[in-house]
Amino acid sequence: MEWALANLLNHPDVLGKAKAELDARVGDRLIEESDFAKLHYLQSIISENLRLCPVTPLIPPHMPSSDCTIGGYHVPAGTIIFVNAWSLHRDPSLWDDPESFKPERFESGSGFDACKFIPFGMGRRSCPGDGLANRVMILTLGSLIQCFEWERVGGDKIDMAEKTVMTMFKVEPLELMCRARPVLDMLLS
Ligand code: HEM
Repeated sequence: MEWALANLLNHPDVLGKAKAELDARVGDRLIEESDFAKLHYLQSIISENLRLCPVTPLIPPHMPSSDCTIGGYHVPAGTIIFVNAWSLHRDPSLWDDPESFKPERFESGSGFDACKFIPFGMGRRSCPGDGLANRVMILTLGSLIQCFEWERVGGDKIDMAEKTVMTMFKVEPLELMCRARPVLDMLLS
């Protein structure tokens, strides 16, 4: 969520489009699960955020139980393999303008190669919580956009420097200012 808000505040045009989508498709009540199918742009924002800022940049290690071939390389049984999702998600041979935050790239839908986008891993041991995680992210980010006007502290762009241990942190913790939007007054009254 911290990365998602940071990306949105560095791209006010994207934040504006997300707000317009929520206002048009949800209106004067709080977002709920039945709205998700109508919120394509918000879903694209979540995906684009996971592409540039994957929670686990290095997918946890895997070990084949028998010899196999991966990408033309012979991999003996027992080899420990790390897949670098961060690097895959920014590979210029797979993504157009990979360093830019552009949720629109997830909107076209047609011909998207699932193997190049793996924030939840892939295959038999991929994350079983991906559906739950996506729902929680859409609900949380959607509510934060609906209920508050967000602003950066000072005029400067947010520093996106990363630090990776097992998961990927912001070096500078995010600080933002917010004001309640009218929908919040209505919800609380
Ligand atoms: C944004 C949120 C999340 C992200 C980015 C994420 C990402 C991942 C990744 C990359 C893996 C490793 C997949 C692999 O080895 O190929 C994993 C495994 C796993 N995740 Fe998640 N996860 C998230 C949320 C959740 C939630 C909400 C749950 C449970 C409710 C969950 C449960 C698990 C479990 C049990 C595994 C191990 C699966 C196995 O080894 O078979 N995760 N997750």
